[in-house]
Amino acid sequence: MIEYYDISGCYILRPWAMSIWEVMQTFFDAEIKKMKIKNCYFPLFVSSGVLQKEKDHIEGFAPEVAWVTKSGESELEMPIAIRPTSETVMYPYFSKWIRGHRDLPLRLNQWCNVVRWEFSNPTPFIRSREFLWQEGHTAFATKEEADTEVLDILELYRRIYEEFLAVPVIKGKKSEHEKFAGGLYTTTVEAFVPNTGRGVQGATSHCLGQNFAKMFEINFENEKGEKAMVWQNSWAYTTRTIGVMIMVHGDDKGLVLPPKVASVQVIVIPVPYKDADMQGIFDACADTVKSLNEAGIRAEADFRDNYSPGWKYSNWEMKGVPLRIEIGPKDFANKQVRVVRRDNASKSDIPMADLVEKVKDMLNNIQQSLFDIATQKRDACIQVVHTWEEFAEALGQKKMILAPWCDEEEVEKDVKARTKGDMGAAKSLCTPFEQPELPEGTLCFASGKPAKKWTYWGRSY
Ligand SMILES: O=C1CCCN[C@@H]1CCCn1cnc2cc(F)c(Cl)cc2c1=O
Ligand SMILES: [Mg+2]
Repeated sequence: MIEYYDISGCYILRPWAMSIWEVMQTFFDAEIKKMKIKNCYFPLFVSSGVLQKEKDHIEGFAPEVAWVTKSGESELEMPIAIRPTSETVMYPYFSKWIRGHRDLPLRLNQWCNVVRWEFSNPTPFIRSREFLWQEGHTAFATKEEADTEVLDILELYRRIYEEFLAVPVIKGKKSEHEKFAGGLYTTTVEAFVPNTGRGVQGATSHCLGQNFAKMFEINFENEKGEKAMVWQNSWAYTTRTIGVMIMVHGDDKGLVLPPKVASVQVIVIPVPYKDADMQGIFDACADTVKSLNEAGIRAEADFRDNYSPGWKYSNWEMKGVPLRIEIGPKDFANKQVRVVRRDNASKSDIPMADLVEKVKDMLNNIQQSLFDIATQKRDACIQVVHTWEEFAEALGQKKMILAPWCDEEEVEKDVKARTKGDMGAAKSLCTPFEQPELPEGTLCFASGKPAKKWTYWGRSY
């Protein structure tokens, strides 16, 4: 999927990974186009003056900004930053383009790369110094329109995870401490990796309020002829999505690809036999691929004559191909094929006549089964607690913890401080939109004060 690169924190995305990104991009791009959101492209470079404009909330990020300081042998007059995100690149032009209410809503998206020169341990897909994402930046006349879009986009992110990557996520709101400091509120889809017991922010959809409108003077004349500031959102998902899918579904034999995102959904392998009619078997493999492709199924045959069938079985299992079809002399004679599922290793013999329908059903079944099993495993990691002792124990058991919280930022900082350690501190992951019953008098697990809400906590990436 990737190749390591000679610059730390940077990875080559090989076709086996890029094809997953493209499937998600095709879906998301079509969906935002239905919402009348338009793609654009802004420059990679940010002048330092403009970048400093957001100084209040980016001071924490300053160490991760990558700068261009030279061209050839000569120093640049002014150093130029490589975009870590594009607010400061875009919003001066939002200010120029938005004059009256007829210019609203302005809804732009760009598919691009961003650079953040992080120093914490680089991990393929999960934490890299350059990554691909889409970043949506929208401006509205009213808060209501912005609030609505935040949730519309969050639903698309849920669909990317649950319908394509077969990964269950929890929709919720980030705490004041964890939200994007420049915004009004941040919503998120939180995934969880049972094997490591860590939560991961899957994608994010922020309402920025009028904070950036004030900073960049993005005003418009409203219908009453008054000058008003716009209400803005920004939202993104990244190539980190691929890393989450790998960790949630992978097993000891390697990748397990959900069929929706598998560039090869079915691999057809001829099983040669010394005196068998090999040409007949090869033709049967080619015909099988052809009829599956004609039905819109992404199938290939592995005719390489320098590898044994056994080697091929392991190779394609490691690459996570959802279905393998074996055609040997007996299968050929009986006009049937042997189908093997990657997710549960189950084998079945299917008459060639029924193959296309059966394969379609099996691929749908694999997609659903991967999601159901991932959901069961994730739910098994959720622990409801009421006291600090229960919280600490659940944390030690690598759980995703649902706890009643007083919603005080100081208390959240205290939880971080009290759980600091070599595994990393616990943090609030999100306050789920779906709130369980909170009986009168329930106390916060960390402060003992009256609890205001149920919130998920845990270690995270
Ligand atoms: O998450 C999104 C959705 C898409 C558009 N952007 C927002 C906020 C991004 C926060 N953020 C995240 N990382 C950053 C890193 C930096 F080096 C600098 Cl200067 C700024 C930031 C920064 O503002
Ligand atoms: Mg960061």
